[in-house]
This record gives sequence, structure tokens and C-alpha cells, in this order.
Amino acid sequence: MTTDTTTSQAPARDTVLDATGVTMRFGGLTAVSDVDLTVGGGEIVGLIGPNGAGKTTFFNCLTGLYIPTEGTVSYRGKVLPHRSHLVTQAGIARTFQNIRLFPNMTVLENVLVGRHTRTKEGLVAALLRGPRFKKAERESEDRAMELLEFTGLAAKRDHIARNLPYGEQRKLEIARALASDPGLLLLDEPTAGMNPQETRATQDLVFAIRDQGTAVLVIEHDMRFIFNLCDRVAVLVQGRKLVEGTPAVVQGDERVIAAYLGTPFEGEPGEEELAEVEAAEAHSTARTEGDDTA
Ligand SMILES: Nc1ncnc2c1ncn2[C@@H]1O[C@H](COP(=O)(O)OP(=O)(O)OP(=O)(O)O)[C@@H](O)[C@H]1O
Repeated sequence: MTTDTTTSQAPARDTVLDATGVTMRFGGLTAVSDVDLTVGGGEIVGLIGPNGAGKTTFFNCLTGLYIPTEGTVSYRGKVLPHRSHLVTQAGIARTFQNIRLFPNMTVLENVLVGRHTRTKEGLVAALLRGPRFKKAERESEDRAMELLEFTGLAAKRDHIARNLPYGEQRKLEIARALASDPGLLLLDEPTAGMNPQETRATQDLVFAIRDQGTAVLVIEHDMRFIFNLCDRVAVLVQGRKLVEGTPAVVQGDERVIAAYLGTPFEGEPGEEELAEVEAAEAHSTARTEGDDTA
């Protein structure tokens, strides 16, 4: 059983993801232990915890990369098969902690690869390149371009992926994942290695993805990002779910502070800091005015 569910919220009525009792053992090591998690339509849910807590392993159980030792994972009420391409087809897409683009393909080609689960044209049609195939190809390209516009990469459509700056490679991974038209997007450390502006842009992009109707489950170590972004946050520690709740509940939970957050999260500046800034500004204005009159 999970250690605490008192702070968790009731599952949303239109549950997109429902993971129940997910356990993953590697030999003698239990990486994930009896974890329940739901994601509702229109929700952004965060998954946080110390290094080695089992977050990525849990993602791998959700996406069919691993067959959980125990437990089930359902998407929109249907138990998912343990095959990653079937999970993608069902409606779950993901990005990886380490960027996994096709480095020598163009930006557009990378997105088109992500589109193939949604195209019905078979090998024969592709070889014959008949009108039906060409129409499907055009539609795929239109959709890929829409996604490049959406992620701000349209101007780079013909650039080779490996030549993009790091932040744009991460965006491209998201565009490629969105190409399968997922109902749920899983993001594994989307802001790792980003500067503050790139992190802010990623936050806006995730909100926009949610606003377009895709629910999001995100692993991240950047707590400011997580607490600004998420409707709900679950904390994994040593493979178990320790706490789940709103950002405010999780930030204030003594056990989370002890096991992971350490000192309380510093979000917006406090009253004292604001007063200091105002005093400094007043001081510098007074000096400037003094200079002007001198
Ligand atoms: N394929 C595997 N075989 C054996 N052990 C594994 C495997 N994958 C993960 N583990 C172990 O499972 C535990 C959980 O690892 P996992 O990568 O899921 O943690 P995490 O919370 O994602 O960590 P981080 O924040 O550092 O990415 C670790 O002890 C890890 O060494």
C-alpha cells in the first residue's frame, strides 16, 4: 500500500490514466512499489522525488517499455498492452530524459516520424506512391508544420536536428511526441539543462498543450517549474508514493521536506525581500534626484 493517501484528491471524473498497484522489481531490487496514480482530462500532474526514487521506471511501466511485475495501467478505461508502439497508438506519448531525436534528420522529418502511428497507408501504397498515399503524405506534413508552428520551430523545419541548440532539441522532442495526437503526454525532465528563459518557455508550452486538450504527466527536479505548473503532485521516495496533493499541500508536507525538498521551497519573493527591494529602489531614486539637482 502507499504510505499516505490522506492528501490525495479523488480521481477526476474523466480519468485518462489509471495506474493501479504498479510494482517493478529488478532481481532483488524493488524500483517501484505498489504505486497508484491517476491523471484526469485537462490535468497537469507532477511526479517528483529524489534520484533513484523510481520515477523513470514508473514511466517505463506506463509506456510499455517495462512489463510491471504487478499492477495494471489503463488508458481511458482500457488496460494497456505491454508494447510501446501499441501504447502510443492508444494515445500516450512521451519524451525521454536523454534526448532521443534522429540527429541526422531534419526537424520536419523528425516530426513526421512521430506521425507514422496515425497514418494508415501501408507499405504497398508507399511504394506505389499513388494519389491516396500522396494525399496522406500532404496531410501528415501539414500537421507536422502545425506542430512546428505551435512549438516555435517552424522557421527551422529544414535544419538538421543535431545542429539545433539544446533547448530547441527538447522542444522538437515534444513536437514529435505530439505528432501522434496523444490524449496524455509524459515528459521526463523536460527542462534538464535549460536556462531560466528556456524553462519559462517550456512552462508556457506545457500550459498550451494542456489547453489544447492533452493531459500531461511530468517528471522534473526543478521545483519552481513543478509547483508553478502542476494541478497535482505525487512524491515518490524509494519506489513508494509518499504523498500526493496540490502543490501547496506537497510543499508544506514535513515528510516531503525531510525526504526530498530540504529547506522550504522558495517561490515568489517574500514580504521581507520585497521590502528590501523597495527600500533599495527608493534609495537609488532619491540619489538620482539628488544628482539631478546638483
Ligand atoms: N533496467 C534496470 N535494471 C536494474 N535496475 C534498474 C533498472 N532501471 C532502474 N533501475 C534501478 O531502479 C531504481 C530507480 O531508478 P529510476 O531511474 O527509475 O529512478 P528516478 O527516480 O527516475 O531517478 P532520477 O531522478 O535520477 O532519474 C534505481 O535504483 C535504479 O538503479
